[in-house]
Amino acid sequence: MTIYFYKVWQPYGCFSNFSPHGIHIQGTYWPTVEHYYQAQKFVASRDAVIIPIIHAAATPEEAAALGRCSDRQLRRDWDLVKTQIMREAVLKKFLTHADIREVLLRTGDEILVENSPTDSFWGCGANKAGQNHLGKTLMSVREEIRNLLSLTVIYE
Ligand SMILES: Nc1nc(O)c(N)c(N[C@@H]2O[C@H](COP(=O)(O)O)[C@@H](O)[C@H]2O)n1
Repeated sequence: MTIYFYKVWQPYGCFSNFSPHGIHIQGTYWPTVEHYYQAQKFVASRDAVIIPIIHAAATPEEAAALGRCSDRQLRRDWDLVKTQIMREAVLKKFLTHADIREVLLRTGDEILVENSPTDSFWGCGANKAGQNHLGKTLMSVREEIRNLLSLTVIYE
């Protein structure tokens, strides 16, 4: 079976980067993965001044809107680093929050798909044939956490 997720209030909403599960990364607390992800777009860019504004955004929707302003300069290497940046944040999210970690682990080996109607990079897009990089990231993180837990069992 394939598990589709998208909006926070829908089934498996905790898989959304908009879910209210904060993360600490490099000494800074971010209210959601989305806040962190959108802010990283501008590291070392001429518009880095937007980073604290994104950090302080009241909602992930606001953070995403700030990060998607087309008149701002993205970091030059954004397309090269965004997948790794996303994975770092998603891994931290599920290592931090035991309740949603259990939800992720209980999906077994099901395929996870971000059912975004518009995003064919992070989601499946309108035609359902998108790259689904967020779903792939979640499945990779699920596997890594299982591996970490198996090591813990061995050394207990
Ligand atoms: N508009 C919107 N609403 C949601 O609930 C979403 N989960 C998303 N998708 C997330 O947006 C991020 C990609 O943003 P960029 O297109 O790179 O600015 C990523 O976190 C998606 O999961 N969008």
